[in-house]
Amino acid sequence: MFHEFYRGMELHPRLLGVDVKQLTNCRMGMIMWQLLILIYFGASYQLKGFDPGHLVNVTLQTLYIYKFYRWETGYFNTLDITLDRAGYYLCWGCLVWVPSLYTFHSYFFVYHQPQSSIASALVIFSLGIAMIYFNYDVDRQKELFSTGRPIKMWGKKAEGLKVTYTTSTGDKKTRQLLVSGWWGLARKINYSFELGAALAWSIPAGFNYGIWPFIYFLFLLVLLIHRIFRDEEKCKNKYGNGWVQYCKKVPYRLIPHVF
Ligand SMILES: NC(=O)C1=CN([C@@H]2O[C@H](COP(=O)(O)OP(=O)(O)OC[C@H]3O[C@@H](n4cnc5c(N)ncnc54)[C@H](OP(=O)(O)O)[C@@H]3O)[C@@H](O)[C@H]2O)C=CC1
Ligand SMILES: CC(C)=CCC[C@@H](C)[C@H]1CC[C@H]2C3=CC=C4C[C@@H](O)CC[C@]4(C)[C@H]3CC[C@]12C
Repeated sequence: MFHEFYRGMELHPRLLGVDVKQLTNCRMGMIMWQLLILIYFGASYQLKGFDPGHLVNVTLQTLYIYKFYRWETGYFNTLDITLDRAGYYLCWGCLVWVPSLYTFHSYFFVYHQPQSSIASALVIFSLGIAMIYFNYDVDRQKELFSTGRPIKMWGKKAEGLKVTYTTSTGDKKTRQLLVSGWWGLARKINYSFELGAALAWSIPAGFNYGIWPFIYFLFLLVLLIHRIFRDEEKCKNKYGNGWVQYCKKVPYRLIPHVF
């Protein structure tokens, strides 16, 4: 009973015709994230005046949230929607955890001065934009490939590995796992860029404040590493030997030749 309350019962519940997970995850959590960082930026400006590091922090997150909404249909194929049920964990996570922890570095800057000069803020900003764009592009390549249309990636015809699986109704199906473009470099390279983006908007803090401004980055590191193994288990169960062949073809998870 407690477990059902905590993890949820239904995968796609609707209340008064509204998709509950879309409301909590995509609307309330993400919009509160955006509003709070703007409020913290305004408060910091009133208290301490303009700071380039804080501006980089807020602008990168705003671009990231914009990217999220451009890719929102892709979010509906993720573990949160296809595997996790709408229980306390997911609802509390999106309504409380996202607005508080995901914005914590921006809140921190209201009372603590970021330690970056205009020049270093510009360098961090450029790296952050690259990380957000690459993260978007990885997810975009997978979405494009899933349409089944013949497409090119990095100038070459996109390549897939044929795998088979059995649906919940017992039907045998075949599909392709993408093994070219970003997806030929590492199996979760989107997570590497996700972490890079989180680091970019935290790093204007400098290293004098200990781990506080990096709390979100550290949380994300743990969340994503745990998620890699959850996703691998899901895919191994779904595709069996096909998944083993895929892992041989693309052996690294986050960083080619490292992990
Ligand atoms: N900031 C945050 O808190 C978090 C952000 N994210 C971001 O959300 C985005 C989505 O992440 P997430 O859903 O976790 O992970 P992925 O986008 O990697 O999706 C995983 C699923 O994609 C399918 N898949 C895996 N490999 C391939 C392949 N080679 N070709 C085709 N399909 C494949 C599998 O599903 P199937 O085979 O069933 O189709 C697998 O379960 C990422 O950008 C990530 O960085 C994610 C988690 C937390
Ligand atoms: C321990 C604890 C409270 C965990 C948090 C659970 C959830 C709130 C998060 C789990 C996965 C998170 C997300 C996945 C993918 C996303 C896409 C990204 O572009 C924006 C953020 C997010 C929607 C993110 C939101 C929080 C989670 C659902």
